[in-house]
Amino acid sequence: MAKNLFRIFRSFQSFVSLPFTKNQVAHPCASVAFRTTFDRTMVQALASFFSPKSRDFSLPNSSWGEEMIRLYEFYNNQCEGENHGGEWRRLPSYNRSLKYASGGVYLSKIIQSKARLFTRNIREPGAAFEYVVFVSKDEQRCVCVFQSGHLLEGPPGHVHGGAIATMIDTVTGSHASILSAPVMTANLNINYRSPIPLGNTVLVESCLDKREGRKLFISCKVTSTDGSKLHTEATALFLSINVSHLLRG
Ligand SMILES: CCCCCCCCCCCCCC(=O)SCCNC(=O)CCNC(=O)[C@H](O)C(C)(C)COP(=O)(O)OP(=O)(O)OC[C@H]1O[C@@H](n2cnc3c(N)ncnc32)[C@H](O)[C@@H]1OP(=O)(O)O
Repeated sequence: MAKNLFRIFRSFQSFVSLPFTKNQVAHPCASVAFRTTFDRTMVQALASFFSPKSRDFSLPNSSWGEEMIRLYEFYNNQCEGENHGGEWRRLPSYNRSLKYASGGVYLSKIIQSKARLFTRNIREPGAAFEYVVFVSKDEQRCVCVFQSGHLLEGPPGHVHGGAIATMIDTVTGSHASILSAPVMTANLNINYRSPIPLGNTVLVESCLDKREGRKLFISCKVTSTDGSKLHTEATALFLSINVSHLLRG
């Protein structure tokens, strides 16, 4: 059982770390170009974990505003391409990571058929969390372009603090997973400095501060897209776990 789970999580980690190449915003549904046979093989292997119909939520959709598209293009243009190694790599994002894994009765404890990733479970594009995460080549930094939707309201006209915490956990958690999957958030410490107007696009940037054995210390800040306004600062501690940890209940 533990072996099965371990295989799945390793696959997931490979998936998160996959060196996906640049996608053109004009063709958001175009399939990715593969750099090497290895990449192609990895993606084919991963097909067994994802339905052919799985939607990559980190590609542009009609709800994305001008700023969201502009920043997506900015980072996407610096992604690894056919003939050059870019500075960033885009992370694909699905609403279910382990749905198609098979592992018998033990896995069914953690893989419920109706379970969906919290940030990707609203059908209406643009209503809640629209975001795309890029990771730097050395994997020390992540940058997320996040557009908040109308369902995320907290104070009138502004984004709910819990929704901001969710995005911080998502970006730092994705970052930690790239470095050492599987992980769990042990501590998240947030200072809210200025409110985020609802509908705005902001940057959520994470940085690996320190690694100590199983511990990953990651800091994060949320700013306006020109960097002039600091909205939120956070520090997070992630612990690498043994997958059997998830079965303890
Ligand atoms: C792979 C999947 C990826 C998916 C990615 C999709 C993208 C979305 C990403 C979304 C991401 C969403 C992510 C989520 O939402 S994860 C969901 C939210 N998190 C949880 O539910 C975690 C609940 N807690 C636990 O399960 C355990 O407590 C953990 C696993 C965290 C540690 O229990 P474990 O038994 O393993 O460890 P230990 O207790 O022996 O401690 C070991 C060491 O750690 C130190 N320590 C422990 N806790 C704290 C603390 N709070 N502050 C400071 N230090 C702490 C401790 O002192 C010790 O240090 P030392 O004495 O050795 O020096």
